[in-house]
Amino acid sequence: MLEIRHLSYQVSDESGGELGILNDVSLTIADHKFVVVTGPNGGGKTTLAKAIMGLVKPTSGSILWNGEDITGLSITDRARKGISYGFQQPPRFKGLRVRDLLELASGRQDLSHEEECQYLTRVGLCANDYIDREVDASLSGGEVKRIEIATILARSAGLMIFDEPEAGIDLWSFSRLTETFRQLHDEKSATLVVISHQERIIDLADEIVMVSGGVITQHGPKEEIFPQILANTVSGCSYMKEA
Ligand SMILES: Nc1ncnc2c1ncn2[C@@H]1O[C@H](COP(=O)(O)OP(=O)(O)OP(=O)(O)O)[C@@H](O)[C@H]1O
Repeated sequence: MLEIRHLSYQVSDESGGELGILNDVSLTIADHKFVVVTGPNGGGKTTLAKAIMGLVKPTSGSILWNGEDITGLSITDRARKGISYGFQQPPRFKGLRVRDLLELASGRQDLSHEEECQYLTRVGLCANDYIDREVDASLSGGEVKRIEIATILARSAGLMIFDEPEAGIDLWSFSRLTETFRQLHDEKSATLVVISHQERIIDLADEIVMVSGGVITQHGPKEEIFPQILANTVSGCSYMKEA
């Protein structure tokens, strides 16, 4: 279980004051749930995900994973405890091949060609075309994104956090990816937290968390929250109301 208790993250603004990026956020996610975190641009979703992974150090509050307070742990220690995070814009690794990344992620040097190819196929990549490619600037943004998602699958983490996995991914690969998310959820081996604005991903969720202005404005079952989001989107726009 993931428990976030009264988490805040403040930075100094230009005038020397404090700017609250996350403000007293509390959230509990039960094991094996598929939770979609959504909300307007700049609402604080990525910051929340980075705080869970240890990439952002909260100003106050705590994060518990399976009952253990991990707030003070490093990224590496959190990864060892089964938490993994896929960046909105993944880094490239010059000098490393796709095969190397998959082996590093899985922690197994004996990963078979078959297994490596399966991870790539699950994100819509033709394995033989990519397995020996270097993860450098020669790969497109969408390719790097999918390779990173494949490494998260290879890691077999207990908590998988994906930051806008749909970004830059073509329609065909996206269909493959949503099917992979569905399978992961059905397997019930991991808790999935996916930051997304995509209706097809939101549709897979058990629960939706709406983050806006650094706070959680809504959280509940998809069936309850999604119609509210759609209604608010329309009612918040005078043009749409009149139409
Ligand atoms: N270190 C920082 N210093 C100043 N502002 C920051 C810092 N980190 C984040 N922000 C600001 O906090 C807000 C929340 O950022 P965040 O990336 O978490 O939003 P988001 O909900 O993921 O947005 P998007 O949907 O556009 O990806 C943004 O306005 C961002 O500019």
